[in-house]
Amino acid sequence: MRVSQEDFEKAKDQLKLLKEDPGNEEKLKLYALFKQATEGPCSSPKPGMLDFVKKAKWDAWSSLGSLSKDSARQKYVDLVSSLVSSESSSQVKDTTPDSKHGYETLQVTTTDHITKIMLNRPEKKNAITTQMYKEIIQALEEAAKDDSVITVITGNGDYYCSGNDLNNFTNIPSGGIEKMAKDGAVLLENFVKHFIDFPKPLIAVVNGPAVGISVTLLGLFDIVYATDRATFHTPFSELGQSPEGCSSYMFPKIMGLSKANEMLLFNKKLTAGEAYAQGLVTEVFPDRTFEKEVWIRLKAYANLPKNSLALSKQLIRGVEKEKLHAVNCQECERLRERWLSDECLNAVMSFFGKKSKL
Ligand SMILES: CCCCCCC/C=C/C(=O)SCCNC(=O)CCNC(=O)[C@H](O)C(C)(C)COP(=O)(O)OP(=O)(O)OC[C@H]1O[C@@H](n2cnc3c(N)ncnc32)[C@H](O)[C@@H]1OP(=O)(O)O
Repeated sequence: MRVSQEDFEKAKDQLKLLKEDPGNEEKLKLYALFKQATEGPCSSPKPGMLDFVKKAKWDAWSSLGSLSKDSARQKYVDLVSSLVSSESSSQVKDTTPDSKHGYETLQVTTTDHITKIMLNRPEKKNAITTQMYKEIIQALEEAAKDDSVITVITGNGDYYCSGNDLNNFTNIPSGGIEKMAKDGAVLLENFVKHFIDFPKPLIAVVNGPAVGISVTLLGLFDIVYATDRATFHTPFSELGQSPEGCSSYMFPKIMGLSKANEMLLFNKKLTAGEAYAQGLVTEVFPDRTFEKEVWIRLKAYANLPKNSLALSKQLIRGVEKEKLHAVNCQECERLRERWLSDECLNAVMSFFGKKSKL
């Protein structure tokens, strides 16, 4: 079927709407077909060797030989249509989150220059198992190297995270409880180290209540957005434990000593509004619009220049890094001892025995 002049004109207009440059090879083909369709075979003199652009165009047009105007028009329309459809299918692909495989306790995706690490044990309130600590470490290592501009940690379901999974203390290895405590301290120190050293802006999207280590780590994030449904609870004394995640240093620095003491010594649970007033949370959003508002904001941030953001973050955090590593080391050493204490063992047994809720 012969292609009409109207189809040809339409193809010309569609070409102008292409968002991506189709590349020189395709542009030369389009140029040649257009000239052939409108003027017929090339009869102009060959440009000089040094006039590269004109020569490339002349070569492309001449290569069509005696192709008829009708056939050139048809080929032009077909080429434009294939460029348009390949662009729209690649745009559909771009908006589909690139879900990373191999994680059992997390859902990790990268889209719109944002790597999102979602804690994914909603039925257990996203309590962090040994495996989840290891997977978060791996996800942070990958996010540090990928193309994303910012990295977000959030939770699936109604909780952000209920802290350390207390079952981590019930699976006693063959080396006994001392070995469990030693391995736990090594894992925890490495886990927290990955937050201290994370090279890109790290953002917490606190979608619900947060407990224990998921709260203490917030001092190592660059921004913390919370729903007004979120609460912040660090029940360390009740559990016979002591603070971690560098909170023994960062919390007094962020909120002042006495407010930090209320949380870290006396288990005071903060509302989102209180956490904002004390500087732990950057901004609180109504739960109804939380996801929408936060992600619009984050997508805009992720369009900022990647290297500039990373270097600025590293400048801001770099000053304190050595101190933070030392604090992390001390906190883990103290916890290793605590995990062997009756105070701690009784608290864990009480959680599982009586199913007592904090
Ligand atoms: C190996 C390295 C170790 C590093 C350790 C680092 C130090 C970290 C310290 C901390 O994080 S301390 C804080 C520890 N967390 C807690 O003490 C919270 C315990 N959980 C609760 O108090 C309650 O579950 C809740 C979070 C207040 C929610 O209560 P709710 O009534 O709404 O739901 P539940 O029915 O209790 O929970 C549903 C389901 O999830 C299980 N679960 C929740 N949190 C934990 C947890 N932290 N550990 C283990 N399991 C948890 C809960 O048992 C329920 O399970 P099922 O009964 O349905 O099987």
